[in-house]
Formats: sequence, C-alpha cells, structure tokens
Amino acid sequence: MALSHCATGELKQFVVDEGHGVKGVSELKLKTLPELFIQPVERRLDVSKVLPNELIPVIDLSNYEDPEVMKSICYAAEKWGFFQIVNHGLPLDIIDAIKDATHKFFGLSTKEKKKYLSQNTPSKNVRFLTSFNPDVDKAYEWKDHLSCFYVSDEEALQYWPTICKYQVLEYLKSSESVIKKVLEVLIKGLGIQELDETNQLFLMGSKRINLNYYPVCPNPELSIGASGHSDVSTLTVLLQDQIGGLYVKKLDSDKWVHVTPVKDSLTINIGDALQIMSNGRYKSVEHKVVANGHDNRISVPIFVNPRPSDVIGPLPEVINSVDNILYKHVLYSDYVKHFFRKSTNGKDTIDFAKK
Ligand SMILES: CC(C)(COP(=O)(O)OP(=O)(O)OC[C@H]1O[C@@H](n2cnc3c(N)ncnc32)[C@H](O)[C@@H]1OP(=O)(O)O)[C@@H](O)C(=O)NCCC(=O)NCCSC(=O)/C=C/c1ccc(O)c(O)c1
Ligand SMILES: O=C(O)CCC(=O)C(=O)O
Ligand SMILES: [Fe+2]
Repeated sequence: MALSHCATGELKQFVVDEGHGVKGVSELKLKTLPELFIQPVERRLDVSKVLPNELIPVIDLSNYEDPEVMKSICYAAEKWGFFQIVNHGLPLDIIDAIKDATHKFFGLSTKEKKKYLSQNTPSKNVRFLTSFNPDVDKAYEWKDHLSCFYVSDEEALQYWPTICKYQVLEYLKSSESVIKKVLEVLIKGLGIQELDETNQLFLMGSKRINLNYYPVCPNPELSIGASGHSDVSTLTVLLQDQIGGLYVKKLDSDKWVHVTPVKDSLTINIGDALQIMSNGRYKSVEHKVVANGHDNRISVPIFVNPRPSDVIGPLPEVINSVDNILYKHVLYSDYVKHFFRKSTNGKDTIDFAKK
C-alpha cells in the first residue's frame, strides 16, 4: 500500500485498528512524514529553548539515609521534579533483561501484538496502544506502547505477553526497594515519620508499567515521540536506553533540559498525585520526548500510584503548616480517567484537582 500518499483515515486504520502501530509506518521507510504525524509547532520541541549546559540532578542513592543525600532528593523534587539516581541497587542483569524483553515484544509480528489491542485483549489490564489517545489526538505521537496494570502475579502470568511477562514481573519486584527508599525520603521531607502499612497503600498501592517504543522517524523535527505532559502517578521510575530524547521543562521558565542518559541510572520524576498530596511542594513537571531519525529508542516507566479507589488530596501533615490549600480531594480513578480521555496538553490535568 502506498501509505505515504494515502488518506489519513486509511493510515489511522493501518496504524491503530490493524495494529501495525507507528513501527509499521517506520518500516515502510517513507521519505517524508505522513500528515497524521505532523505536529503543530507548539507541540514540537523548540530547540532554541533548550538549555544545552544544564543537567537535572544526579543523586547517588547508596547512602540514602545520610541527611545530606535526603536533602538533595527533597530539593530535586521541589526545584526540578526530576532527578537521576545511580547506585540504586537494582540488579543490572534485571535491567538488561527488561530492555531486551521490550525489544523482543516490539519485534513480534503484527498478528501477535494485535492480540493486545483494546478490542482484542484478554484482560483490560494489558493493552497495546499507539499515540496517547488516538480517538482524540489531532496529530499522532510517534510512539507505540504496551501498558500493563499490575493486579497480581497470577493475573499477569495468565494474560501478559509470554515474550516479556517474566522479565516485567521480575523488574517490578526488584524495583520495590528503590521505590520505598525514595518515597521514604520524600515523605520524611513532608514531616511524615515513616513509610508504614497505611501510607504505603495510597502512595504506592498500584503500579502500571509501560514498555515504550519510539521507532526511527523520517522527519523527527516535525513530529513528537511523546508530547508535553506530566505523569499522573505518585512518582515514576523511568528506565531509558542510551539514545536520549527526553526533555524536561525547567521550573518557572519556558526552557527545556535534556535528560542525558547516565549509564545504569534510573530517572525518578514526581507525578501529579504527589504534587497534590504535598500541596504543591513537590513538583510534577512537564516533559516531552522527541522522535529520532536514526535509532529505535525504548523506555520503561513504572508509574507508582495510589490505588484507583483512593481519594487523594493534600495530606493532613502538610496542610497543618500552610495557609493556602491548593487542591481538593478527588477519587484517583476519576483523575486518571480524566487524564486518559483527553490529549496530553502540558500540565493541564492537574486543573481537575484545583480548588
Ligand atoms: C486507568 C484506570 C482508570 C482504568 O480503569 P478500568 O476500570 O480498567 O477502566 P477502563 O474502562 O478499562 O479504562 C478507563 C478509560 O481509560 C482508558 N485507558 C485505560 N488504560 C489505558 C492506558 N494504559 N493508556 C491509555 N488509556 C487507557 C480506557 O481506554 C478508558 O477510556 P474510555 O473508554 O473510558 O474513554 C485504572 O486502572 C486506574 O485508576 N488506575 C490508576 C493507576 C494508573 O493507571 N495510573 C496511570 C499512570 S500512567 C501515567 O502517569 C502516564 C502515562 C502516559 C504518559 C504519557 C504518554 O504519552 C502515555 O502514553 C502515557
Ligand atoms: O520515554 C521517555 O523517556 C519518557 C516517557 C514518558 O514520559 C511516559 O511514558 O510517561
Ligand atoms: Fe511521562
């Protein structure tokens, strides 16, 4: 099919309904980007607004209980919303295995991947998706992803794709201790003594893991891999490969900073749920991913969340010490549904919880 010239409707069908994804378009080796993927200028990355000499904080987690290290984590969460961690304790063979499994999943035939499209999937907790929300996105993101919501090992082993399910589960299991370390430090910074059985439920009571695939793109400068958004999680633990392309908005500015890949590191970013719970002290920052003209890029975010049934709002320990309460209480699943039903648009999801 001469898809470079075909109508946008036909291309949507090829990409979304037939499950070829953006990877299927990439493999056609088109000379120019089809209109469906051409982003309006404001959704692309404005390279004139990139600060080339800035780095987000890189924090050594080996002595995470050292007061100076704790201070640097809370500072990064307040002033950047993003930081990279090294010496995090997550075994490198488990990291390599999930990267490899991600490439293997996207290397499957369309016939296999199609089994996980929303209309075919054996469980709504596992879905193969393209763009953010193809029902409403005016221009599609140059990204495919597999999204898995963890319910239990049993459910995952029954329904998640065999080619990656063991590696994904192993990775999720071994990320638990790094998640707890970071959360423990962050809540101590809010005046909460410890991560106990009760607060663990609403801070990290549910997890979603996405396997993201950004294939080679014919005109990367006209497109976007992931358009500007903030995550709706408590926090996100992001694994990226060495290719790069993730940009973070510098707080109180219109400038962007590249999250330069640091070997064997993980990136942590604060999500909207923790911005709300901390009454705005920790920042959930806008970020976007550019497409790449030469390499296929992968990333694997773990979204650490409240449970869908939790009602979230500024925590009592936080509002005791502030005059201005910025957010109301919202049912977390309502918040997430609101996020998924619209296109991403910078930081606008949080308006849903503003007082
Ligand atoms: C997400 C929900 C609400 C789903 O509930 P469920 O009962 O399974 O309802 P459902 O009817 O299957 O889904 C509800 C809607 O969400 C959509 N949806 C569900 N899962 C996904 C998904 N993984 N990706 C996109 N949309 C989804 C469905 O299509 C439904 O839309 P609609 O048909 O109502 O219009 C539930 O699992 C929940 O509350 N989870 C809380 C934890 C959670 O999942 N947090 C999200 C963290 S994700 C996050 O922070 C960032 C994600 C992101 C960022 C940039 C990108 O470019 C990108 O692609 C993704
Ligand atoms: O690919 C990346 O580096 C970031 C992806 C991301 O922001 C997301 O999936 O929410
Ligand atoms: Fe994100």
